[in-house]
Amino acid sequence: SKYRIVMVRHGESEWNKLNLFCGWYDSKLSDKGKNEAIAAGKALKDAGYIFDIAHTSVLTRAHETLKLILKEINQENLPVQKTWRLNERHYGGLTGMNKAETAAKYGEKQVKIWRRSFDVPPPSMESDHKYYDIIVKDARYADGPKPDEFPKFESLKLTIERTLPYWNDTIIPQLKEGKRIIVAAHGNSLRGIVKHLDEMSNEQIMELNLPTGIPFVYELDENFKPVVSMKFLGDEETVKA
Ligand SMILES: O=C1c2ccccc2C(=O)c2c1cc(NS(=O)(=O)c1ccccc1O)c(O)c2O
Repeated sequence: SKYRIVMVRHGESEWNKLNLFCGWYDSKLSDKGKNEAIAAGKALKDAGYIFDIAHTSVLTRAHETLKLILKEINQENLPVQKTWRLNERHYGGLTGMNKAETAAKYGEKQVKIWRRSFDVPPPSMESDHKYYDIIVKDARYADGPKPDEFPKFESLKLTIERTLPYWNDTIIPQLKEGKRIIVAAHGNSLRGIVKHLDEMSNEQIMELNLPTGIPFVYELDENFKPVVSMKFLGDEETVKA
């Protein structure tokens, strides 16, 4: 095939472990998440992957995943481009809530609607929200989004709509230049890329839960259509799990 790209969902974070909506809150990797990233690096090293550039979000859990992978493949000084467009979906006012709190506050019926909706957003994160300042005032967003465009919530639809411009305007041109690329990002931003590449329906992409810390490869033809879709790398039992 003409082009190849590797993508990986970051390993488990501390808030994933606590089953809290994380979104744009900057939760770190748990120890398990770090080990997942190291295993991902070993799988890439065993398969002989070498990269020219990496793309990741502005969130630490993705950076840590990438750093551990690059250490394993001895490419610790690889150029890395960070962008808010690869961030996880923004869960708005649900950020930091767990299952019980969410159901208690909004009811099981509403939770069920949110779980299976492509374009129904969670409640907005207002300025009185516990995590509003730590997210909105973070210097990492100096390069965007602009204050008047800063999301306070995202549906999966909105997440995909702000991720795809980065794929089309930044990643595709680099593939055309022959760059060997790895993307370390999040479940929902990677869903946006995968949905686009495999032309999946809204329902299909909502059924896809990408595993954490297992790299997957897309091989694309000259029109960037997949010749090989979502080929997972890693030892048998990890991939099978
Ligand atoms: O409430 C939501 C939700 C609300 C607003 C936007 C998106 C989602 C969403 O995507 C979602 C939800 C709950 C659960 N499961 S859960 O109800 O067991 C749950 C709730 C809270 C925290 C973690 C949990 O595992 C999911 O698996 C989801 O994918």
